Amino acid sequence: MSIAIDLAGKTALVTGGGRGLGKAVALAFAEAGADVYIGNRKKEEGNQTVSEIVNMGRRSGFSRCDVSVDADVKHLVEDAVEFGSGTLNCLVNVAGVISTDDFMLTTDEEIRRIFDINVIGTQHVLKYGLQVMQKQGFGNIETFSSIAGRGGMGMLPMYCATKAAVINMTQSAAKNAAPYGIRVNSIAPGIIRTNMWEEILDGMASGGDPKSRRKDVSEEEREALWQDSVKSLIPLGRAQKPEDIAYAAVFIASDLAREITGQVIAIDGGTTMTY
Ligand SMILES: NC(=O)C1=CN([C@@H]2O[C@H](COP(=O)(O)OP(=O)(O)OC[C@H]3O[C@@H](n4cnc5c(N)ncnc54)[C@H](O)[C@@H]3O)[C@@H](O)[C@H]2O)C=CC1
Ligand SMILES: C[C@H](CCC(=O)O)[C@H]1CC[C@H]2[C@@H]3[C@H](O)C[C@@H]4CC(=O)CC[C@]4(C)[C@H]3CC[C@]12C
Repeated sequence: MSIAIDLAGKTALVTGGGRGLGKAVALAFAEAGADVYIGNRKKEEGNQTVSEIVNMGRRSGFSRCDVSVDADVKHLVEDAVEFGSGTLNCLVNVAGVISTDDFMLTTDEEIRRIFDINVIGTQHVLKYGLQVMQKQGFGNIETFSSIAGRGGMGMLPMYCATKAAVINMTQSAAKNAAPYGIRVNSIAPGIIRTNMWEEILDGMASGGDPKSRRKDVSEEEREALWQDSVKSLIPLGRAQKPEDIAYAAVFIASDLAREITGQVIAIDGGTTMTY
């Protein structure tokens, strides 16, 4: 006997599916058999993921969407439901941005930018996803928080605040959704070298003053900062890969996780085991 995850016949919607962790999540859902609809800000990246999924023999589609814009998310969810012939089984909101500004030096404009996307964007996705799933009486939603949302830190203060809000909203949504048979959980990735981490490395090299951001950080300097972060922060001693996060997202969407809701699932090689 063996245990397998089979999402054949299910429809999944992934925001931020054009690159990084969102793309890995979209491909993993397709690998598990699901048809996958992509929402992304950049059309070319979204379409690239779509063609990779189609090449795997699954159905896929794309709508341009800025998650911070209510009407964009409304249309995206409507498009995904139409793509799924009236059903949406899984919704994963991966879209998110970083801010490396220091607490004392950041601007209201920068705070609004990151809250608009990470917090208000998550609320839009939860709201429209739950509307559909409450009507159909089933479904699974996953938000993307971060281990940085588990507590305040000396750097990335506004990012940490947005991810703490994502965790809290996920728990509220899970409470509201449970009577309808809908599960809502948050994936908290650890340290994965995507485009976002290149920004974090720039922030580490520059310090938190947005006025003195360096544009000359060399590859060697980045690599040294990266290796140091991995070595000092991750008990298992290695960075996580996009597929490590994606496979956890697929597991949470599957029936194997049918009793898991309202949880924050850290995939971090042990970084937060003592938080
Ligand atoms: N890479 C890492 O180490 C970690 C990442 N995360 C979270 O995982 C998620 C994905 O991050 P990465 O793949 O690393 O970053 P990334 O920068 O490579 O990808 C972010 C994705 O979000 C999309 N996006 C950004 N703003 C958007 C908007 N307003 N509307 C729609 N899409 C938008 C981008 O187009 C891109 O596809 C983010 O929520 C991030 O906070 C959390 C913890 C660790
Ligand atoms: C950037 C990481 C989060 C990944 C992401 O969401 O994109 C941060 C996760 C763990 C952090 C470090 C850890 O908390 C220890 C130190 C705490 C502190 O006060 C600032 C420096 C830290 C090394 C911190 C740096 C950012 C993380 C790696």
